[in-house]
Amino acid sequence: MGFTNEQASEENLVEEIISKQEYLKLLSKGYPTIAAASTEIINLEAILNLPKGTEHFLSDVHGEYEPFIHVLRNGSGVVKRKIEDIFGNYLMDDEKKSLATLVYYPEQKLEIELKEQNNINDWYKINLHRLIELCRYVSSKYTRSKVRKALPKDFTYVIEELLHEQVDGIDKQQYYDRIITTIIDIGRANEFIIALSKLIQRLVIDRLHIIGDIYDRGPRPDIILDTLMEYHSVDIQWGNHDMLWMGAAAGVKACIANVLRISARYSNLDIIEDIYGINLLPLATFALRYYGEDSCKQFIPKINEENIYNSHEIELIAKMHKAITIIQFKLEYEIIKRRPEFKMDHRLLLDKINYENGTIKLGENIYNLNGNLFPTIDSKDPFKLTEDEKILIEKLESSFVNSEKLQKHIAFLFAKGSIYLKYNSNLLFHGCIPLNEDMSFKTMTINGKQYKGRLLLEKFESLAREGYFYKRDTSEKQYGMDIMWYLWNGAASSLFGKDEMATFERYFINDKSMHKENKNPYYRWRDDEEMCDKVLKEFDLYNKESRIINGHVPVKNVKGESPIKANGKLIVIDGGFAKAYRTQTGIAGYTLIYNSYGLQLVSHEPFESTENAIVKERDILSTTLVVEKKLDRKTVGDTDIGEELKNQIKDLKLLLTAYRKGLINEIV
Ligand SMILES: O=P(O)(O)OC[C@H]1O[C@](O)(COP(=O)(O)O)[C@@H](O)[C@@H]1O
Ligand SMILES: [Mn+2]
Repeated sequence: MGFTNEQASEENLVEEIISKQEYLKLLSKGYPTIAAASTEIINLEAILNLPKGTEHFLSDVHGEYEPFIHVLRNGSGVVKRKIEDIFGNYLMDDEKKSLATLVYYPEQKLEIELKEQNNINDWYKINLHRLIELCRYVSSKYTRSKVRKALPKDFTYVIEELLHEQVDGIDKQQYYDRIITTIIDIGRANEFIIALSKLIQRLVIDRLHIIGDIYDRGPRPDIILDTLMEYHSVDIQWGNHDMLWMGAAAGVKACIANVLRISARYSNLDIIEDIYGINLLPLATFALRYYGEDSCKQFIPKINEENIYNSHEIELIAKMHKAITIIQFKLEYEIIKRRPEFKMDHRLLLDKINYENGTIKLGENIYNLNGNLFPTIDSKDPFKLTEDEKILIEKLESSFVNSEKLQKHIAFLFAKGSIYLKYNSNLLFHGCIPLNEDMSFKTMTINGKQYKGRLLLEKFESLAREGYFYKRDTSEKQYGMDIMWYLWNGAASSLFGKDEMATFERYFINDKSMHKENKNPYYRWRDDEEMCDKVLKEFDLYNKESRIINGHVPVKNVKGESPIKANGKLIVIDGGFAKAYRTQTGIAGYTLIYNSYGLQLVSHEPFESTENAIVKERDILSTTLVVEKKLDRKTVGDTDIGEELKNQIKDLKLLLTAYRKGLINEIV
């Protein structure tokens, strides 16, 4: 006689319980009774059905801390939209603007109102009511427990009470009013308003993804990092500029020289000195000593509105800029020679210069250099560092490695960052997956072994970690450090995605055709769905809705380029936070928003200043484009966390059966 289906599945269950017995016993410590396990199953099931939390994606913020912080505070326009949803019909535009400013900058806005309002208590009352209503609206899609965790300790109880109180009966309305009046009476309104505003800011962004390039060009990457370090939920996909700074912090001299070169180029040396505490006097004295007579015209820094320099300072920066650039080329030689696998010999150019004529021979052609002053180069041994250069770079290395603040920021980039990330079925990385012309994955030989596709990226990541974390003077650390520099500018680097970085040509040869850097074939294939599917598959993403999300290459909006590629399978969100790139993009940055209704791409107009945002209540104008709208709202059950919860539910159900069958005893 055979088993019925029911009997068979019972048997399977028992077998499963027995095979997982040790684990289930452990689990029973957290859920010691049938009642406790049942309650948790019910809770988890409920969470699965809540709408999915909102993800915001930003990239290429390049030190532009003001617009960056503003879009975090205004949720890339979401806060305003929520205000419109609730108060659309019964607040005037000015009032809505004021409320929005209060949410974004509560401390500063309060200061202004305290001076201007005749009846501040009335103002408090009205605004507290509005904030609570807004707060209730933005928190409605989360569980109480999640909201509770986001609440400031001082006000946990009161805010919970106000958020969840059903204000239908008269008694309750009175109770609710009473709480608000008491807050005002006991002089806690300011703190309460600040707490509510920050809670709103926090609830509109459930998860923040930064697709790389926090560093370079803009004025204060350090403020961006400090902000991210305090942020409730964030991950970072390293950009080539981030990797450059990570290499510098690890002590890679060629990276240090590059970091200083770019900081000089964009008049940002003060953050190196004032924020990271790296003494630049040695570089300044060196530059004056060797380049004192040279006007260093090609090295005049790009002017940064925040740092107004006088002509003497500009001259000095130009000299420092040139001095460190030459040192960079010499240091790069050492790595290129040490690592033939990097195949970067073609980037060795100092030995192609005719120092008498001021020309350079590249291939069959001879080009004029725009200057012929190379006081530290010995034409017979052009890559050799002079004694003074050696001493200088040693000093700089020690300053970078010992800068506490820099090390803190870089350790954070390692802790929260990676070379790529799979998140809710999307694939996030800064630059590209290196490809050949025929769409096959580009191979790189590392330590004699060949890597490509996902394995190449993973190898890069583990080597970069070794470069930073391994003990000094080990060959593993040295290789890792060299790879960090390679990731900045190597042809198979997924962060860089170009065949070479034409830095020498861009400074010394006027012929623009020589400045061209060729992008990896990946960028030609970006509009091709087949390529996207191939890449997604390489990363085990088979979901029809999976997408690739990239930064790195500014989207030329002005020329009509769309950030949405391959029918929406690939989205590029480098929209030009960096001022230097805005003429190309025509906008001032994108935020991609992925909420329960689908995907939206928000493009931002330039941000005037934080001051105007507060005093004149000027918000960033943002335009929203719906990339994809879902018919069914996405729930937590559809996300990665949902998958984990489902597994937990399965185990809890097993535990429940084990209790019922007496295979495990309840702890009562
Ligand atoms: O605009 P700049 O400062 O000259 O920088 C140009 C250099 O930056 C790079 O584009 C790399 O930076 P991005 O990652 O921001 O593109 C190089 O390929 C290029 O040589
Ligand atoms: Mn980049």
